[in-house]
Amino acid sequence: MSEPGPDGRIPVLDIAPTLAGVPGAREALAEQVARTCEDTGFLVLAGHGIDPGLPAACFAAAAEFFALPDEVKLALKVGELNIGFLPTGAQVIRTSRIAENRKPNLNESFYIVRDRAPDDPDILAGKPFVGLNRWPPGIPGFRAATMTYFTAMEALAQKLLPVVTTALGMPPDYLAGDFTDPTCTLRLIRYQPQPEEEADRFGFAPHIDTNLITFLAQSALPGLEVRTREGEWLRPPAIPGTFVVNTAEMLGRYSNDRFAPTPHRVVNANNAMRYAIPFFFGPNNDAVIRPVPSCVSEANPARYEPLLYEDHRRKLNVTNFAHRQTQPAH
Ligand SMILES: O=C(O)CCC(=O)C(=O)O
Ligand SMILES: [Fe+2]
Repeated sequence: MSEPGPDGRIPVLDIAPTLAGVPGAREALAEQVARTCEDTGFLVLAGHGIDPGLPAACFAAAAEFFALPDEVKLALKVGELNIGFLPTGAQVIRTSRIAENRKPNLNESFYIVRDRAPDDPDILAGKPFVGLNRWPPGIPGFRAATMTYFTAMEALAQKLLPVVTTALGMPPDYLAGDFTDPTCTLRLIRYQPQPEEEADRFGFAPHIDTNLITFLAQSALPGLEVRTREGEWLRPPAIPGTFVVNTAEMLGRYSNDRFAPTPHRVVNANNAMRYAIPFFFGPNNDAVIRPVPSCVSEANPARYEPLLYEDHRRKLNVTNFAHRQTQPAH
């Protein structure tokens, strides 16, 4: 059912038996998920059923977008909501627990959220953190490629959620109510080459993700590194067709730090642009995140106060972005 990655530390887990509803499969997978979530917080997901053409088309769309002239990209610059283009130099990770970062990340990004119509009830109601995607002109297949990928990844994340909940020691649908309208973001990233090592200069400085779980389709080029508790940096197994999955801050809270998020970073030491298309899966904006009962006891009291996810996002705004002091981290 699982094989260790080349480093033996980040496992490759096959979700196919669970998706097929094989009796006992979810529980067995959940045990392995729990083990790795207590360790590196990273795993590689195989047998997920996502057509490899979907991430491939999304990577191609990303390459096409970033190849557009700067003025076209800058016309789509992120505004009040974190949707659209974030140029190189606009994000400095200041929330990192492990390093003081001052130099901006050597990447440019494009943020895509749930696609809505201008007359979407949540838009009309002026709900916070709800906005319209900003589609680039002149790339006809861009919207379809990215949204098809977005939709497939959201469905996969929903299928993994009961496994994660089981790993927490709770009934599989325990967290379902917090994810009825989940906060999903697809981020397209292009990292410029960084052939020469420079202190404190990263494609993406060490950070933890702020959502629940993140899915990374395997990039064509290496660059992602994961920090173990011992302070070593590991590369997740780069098996084509799989997803690197990592835990993020909200899983840390639900689990009362049992599944704590792991710092990771990107250095693009390749001689070419590196692309990544992380999909971030997080709770509803109106979900209140609190440690689950199985992770709290008299000997291990709750380490976190209940947190409205929307408030968490509001707070992140002030920290990480230089372009406007009010942007979420994803
Ligand atoms: O580029 C990658 O492989 C990782 C990106 C990442 O960590 C993030 O967007 O949070
Ligand atoms: Fe990340």
